[in-house]
Amino acid sequence: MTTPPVALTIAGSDSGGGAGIQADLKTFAAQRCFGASVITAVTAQNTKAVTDVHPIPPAAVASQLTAVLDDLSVAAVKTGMLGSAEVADEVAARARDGVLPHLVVDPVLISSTGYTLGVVAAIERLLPYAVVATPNVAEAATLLDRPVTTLAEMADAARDLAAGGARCVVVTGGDLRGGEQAVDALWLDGEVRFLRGPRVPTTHNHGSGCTFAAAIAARLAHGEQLVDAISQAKSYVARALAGATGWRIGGGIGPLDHFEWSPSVDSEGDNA
Ligand SMILES: Nc1ncnc2c1ncn2[C@@H]1O[C@H](COP(=O)(O)OP(=O)(O)O)[C@@H](O)[C@H]1O
Ligand SMILES: Cc1ncc(COP(=O)(O)OP(=O)(O)O)c(N)n1
Repeated sequence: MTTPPVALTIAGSDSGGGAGIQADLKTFAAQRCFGASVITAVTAQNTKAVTDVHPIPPAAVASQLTAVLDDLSVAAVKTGMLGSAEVADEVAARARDGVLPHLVVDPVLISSTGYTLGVVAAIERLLPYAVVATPNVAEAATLLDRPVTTLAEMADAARDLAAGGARCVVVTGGDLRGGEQAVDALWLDGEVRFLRGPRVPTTHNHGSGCTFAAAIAARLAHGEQLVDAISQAKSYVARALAGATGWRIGGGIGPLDHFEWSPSVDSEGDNA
């Protein structure tokens, strides 16, 4: 077998296994990448709540980065929960040095269970180096300090966030419930386009944003073109959501079927 590409996640640990580092490493493996990890925080978390957060000191984030980058040939990088501007500074310094290729920035600010995991100042430090940034509607609204609740507002938000330096911005619409479709607004090269897919009828979407960004990084690590990588990552998330509709893991918002273990499911999420 040929050597798989290495993808690196810089993110927080989710003890419940659904989001953060755990979702990223599962996604990398599912996409046939060898996953490396730099941990920025340890969260005590399950499908119902985040109950504790222990930030990793910036110097320890820096030494993890050095250990990975000194030895492994990293092909793409995804950032998730950074926790503080000081940690973001450590990551931005490596990005400035040009050693974080294909940088995908998931601007994690608040968990779906309502806990604050990140700060705007940290995201702003990394956006200039991102090839893609993937805020959800709530994160886009916080970063821009204005409502983002319609497709037109998502498109405008993607454009305005790209002014912060990211080459491409995808504002994800998973949390805009109600329609038949899950729609994301993608800004690239001065144009917006909407990515549409069937909406999987599920409330078990813990870690969908982490999974989406990690899948983009993995596909970029394999050399896929940017828009193809984003489209394929969106399809993968939909399949992973559909596969877990029958799962009962935890009593709250359950995780995704990263390895597509469930028998083939149709686009409505029903097992075939
Ligand atoms: N129910 C769903 N059906 C299909 N795709 C979804 C669904 N929910 C989210 N997605 C997709 O998952 C990706 C992550 O989006 P989102 O859920 O908005 O992220 P976050 O977890 O950060 O809120 C996007 O491509 C979005 O369109
Ligand atoms: C440690 C950690 N990192 C990120 C998140 C947020 O994950 P996300 O994919 O946005 O999923 P939800 O939590 O919004 O479902 C997290 N919860 N924990």
